[in-house]
Amino acid sequence: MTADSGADVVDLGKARSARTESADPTADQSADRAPHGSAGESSDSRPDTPVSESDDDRPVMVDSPEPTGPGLMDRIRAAKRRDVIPAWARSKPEFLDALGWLAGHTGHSLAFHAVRLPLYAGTLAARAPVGVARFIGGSLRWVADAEGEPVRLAAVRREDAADYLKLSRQRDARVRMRGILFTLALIVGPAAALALYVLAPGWLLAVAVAATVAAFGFAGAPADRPVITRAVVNAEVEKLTSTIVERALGALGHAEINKALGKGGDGIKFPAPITRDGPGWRADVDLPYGVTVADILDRRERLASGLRRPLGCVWPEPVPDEHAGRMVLWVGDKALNKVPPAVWPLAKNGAASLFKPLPFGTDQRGRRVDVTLMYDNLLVGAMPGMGKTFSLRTPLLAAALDPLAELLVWELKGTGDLDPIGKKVAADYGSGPDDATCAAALDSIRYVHADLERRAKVIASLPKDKCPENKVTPALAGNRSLGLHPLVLAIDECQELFANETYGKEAGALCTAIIKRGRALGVILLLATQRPDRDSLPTAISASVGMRFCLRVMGQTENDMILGTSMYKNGIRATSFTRSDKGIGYLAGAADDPQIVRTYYVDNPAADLICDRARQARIKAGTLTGMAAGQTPERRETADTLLDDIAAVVPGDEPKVWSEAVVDRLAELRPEVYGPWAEMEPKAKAEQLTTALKPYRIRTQQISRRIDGERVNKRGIVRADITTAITERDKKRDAS
Ligand SMILES: Nc1ncnc2c1ncn2[C@@H]1O[C@H](COP(=O)(O)OP(=O)(O)OP(=O)(O)O)[C@@H](O)[C@H]1O
Repeated sequence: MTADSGADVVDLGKARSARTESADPTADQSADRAPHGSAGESSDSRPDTPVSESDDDRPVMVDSPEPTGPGLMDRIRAAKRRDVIPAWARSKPEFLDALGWLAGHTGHSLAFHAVRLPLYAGTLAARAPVGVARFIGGSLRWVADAEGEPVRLAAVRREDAADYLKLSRQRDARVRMRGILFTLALIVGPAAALALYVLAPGWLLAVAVAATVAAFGFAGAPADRPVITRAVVNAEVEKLTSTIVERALGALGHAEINKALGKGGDGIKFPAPITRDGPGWRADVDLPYGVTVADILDRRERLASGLRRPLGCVWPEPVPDEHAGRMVLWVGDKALNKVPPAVWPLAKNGAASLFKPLPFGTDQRGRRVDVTLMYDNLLVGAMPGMGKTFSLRTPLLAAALDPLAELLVWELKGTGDLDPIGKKVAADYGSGPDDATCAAALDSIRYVHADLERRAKVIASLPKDKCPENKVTPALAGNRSLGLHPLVLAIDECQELFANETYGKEAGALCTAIIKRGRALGVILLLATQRPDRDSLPTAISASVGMRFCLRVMGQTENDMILGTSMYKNGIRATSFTRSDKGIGYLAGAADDPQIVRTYYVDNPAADLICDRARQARIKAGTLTGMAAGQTPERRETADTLLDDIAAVVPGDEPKVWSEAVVDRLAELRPEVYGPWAEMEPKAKAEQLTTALKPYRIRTQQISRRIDGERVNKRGIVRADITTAITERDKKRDAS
């Protein structure tokens, strides 16, 4: 081949062998060591590209020798600014809280000492004679310049005449001067005392005597027994330092951390100074490469031991915006579960609006955490006895204090934990795990589901300027004629309903629909469960809830079922709470990142008083309805008409029909009753009919049909079973 461009055509085979024979072996080695993607490698992979010697031999530098990265301006811009005024001073409630605490502290100290004043007076009087003796002795020593005595004696011992003479002269001058002052004091003092005794008013005399006695009393006090004792004893909390954090991390037994802390390791990095943050210390830590915050959470107990603090004081947290190794370690002065729970801000007075943030609890630093219930739903989950009902009670009480909100409350444990709200404020209420309560709860859910339709139609019919975002606004909710007021459906121990053989499926399907569509329509669903598994909490519900609060749970599945998928993996672990962490949980969905919250403690007697207030507000606003107003809610008895309805939709010439077809026909006949059944999956439809027919002892069976030449088997009913059951029922009715 001829090359007319002036370049050479290289025979690669020859060029390679020439290179192997090169006199400079290091060049080859470095080419071999060239990182992946170097020119050496690419020339091999593109055999027909002409390569120059230099291209082939020299590895590409992946790390530039020039310092690269953000310039000064970029670094300044990217720097995180620390608060000019600390967060507690900017937040009104926290500031008031701090002021209140200071006032309380001062008041306590004053009261403490005021009570002890007689004791102090007695002690001072008793010690005053010793004080007088010490005063006289001290004065005489001063006049005689006793403090210079040892130096003069030393001069005598050294037989240093010059020094001794100097010191003696100085002493003589001093003694003369002090003697005059002392004599003057001896004349003026008693004279002044006599004048005071004769001329001064009684109170001045008393003050003077008290002051003198007190002064002599203090002077006469032994050094180890002060007169005034301390009103408060400061709990000594060790300051958190980087050394302590490193010591604790080193005690976790994690290989990577130990490597980093060992000889030649990179150590642990602290991207920000360790500071005071609320009633505790905050350390921002960059864990060694490859170590994640989840690794530390797994060893929280060991970390607490390494820090020498109770477990409830130690709160390592991931920082979602940062890399997986950035940890914020907050170490409280007191264990979170030992700090008395804060008082619910609405406990004594105040009204609420579901459109505004409502107080739900406090974080580890004692800062208030709010939740906005409107346009959202809440799921609470935990092991039994960890504070689920308490967590549900506060949002419900807040809803009760919004006179516009209609409350439907179902407490399926049966202990009457929500009695005050249910009986005094709620439009519909039931308590108990029995079938009758579950049926009534389902009826309530059906009512809410049906109301969704009505609300959607009302919103669709409104002019755009009144409802620009096609959702309920505070103004629309306040317009009573529209019926778009907030509707709150709360179910405590909802697993009792969802796992109920007869009502569970329908309740699950309806609640899923309510969660999905209710948000914009002003419907709020609050659920609490102690069994967050697939059977007790439909996955569609756990996947669609906006706000989640997870108290202590046992494992990853429950954790993720309540807080959301991958939360456990990301270090949000409610499994790390202990038995005594009652009311403490992870709240996800209320702010950008999940946070640890301790709920307010409002027990039943306190709730009772709050509900009295809520009831009065409702009576005044004319919004007390349903059960609380003494009306018995209408329960729709689906069961009574089911057989007749089936007989009506299955004509006599159809001896056997598939269940899903029956459900579709039933929904056409009575959409308000069977509509939700028809919205289910085909298989669930059939199961729903099977369950509904169980109380009549009618069983569904496999029915085979030929469709497009193929045999298809599905569950269905035999019409004769229905008619027989109707005949028997009618006979019984006639007999009775
Ligand atoms: N915020 C809180 N602070 C302190 N203690 C709390 C708090 N919340 C709940 N508790 C305590 O936890 C106990 C259990 O609370 P609660 O009845 O709400 O639990 P639960 O999870 O609903 O129980 P169960 O599963 O049996 O229904 C209460 O008796 C209460 O003393």
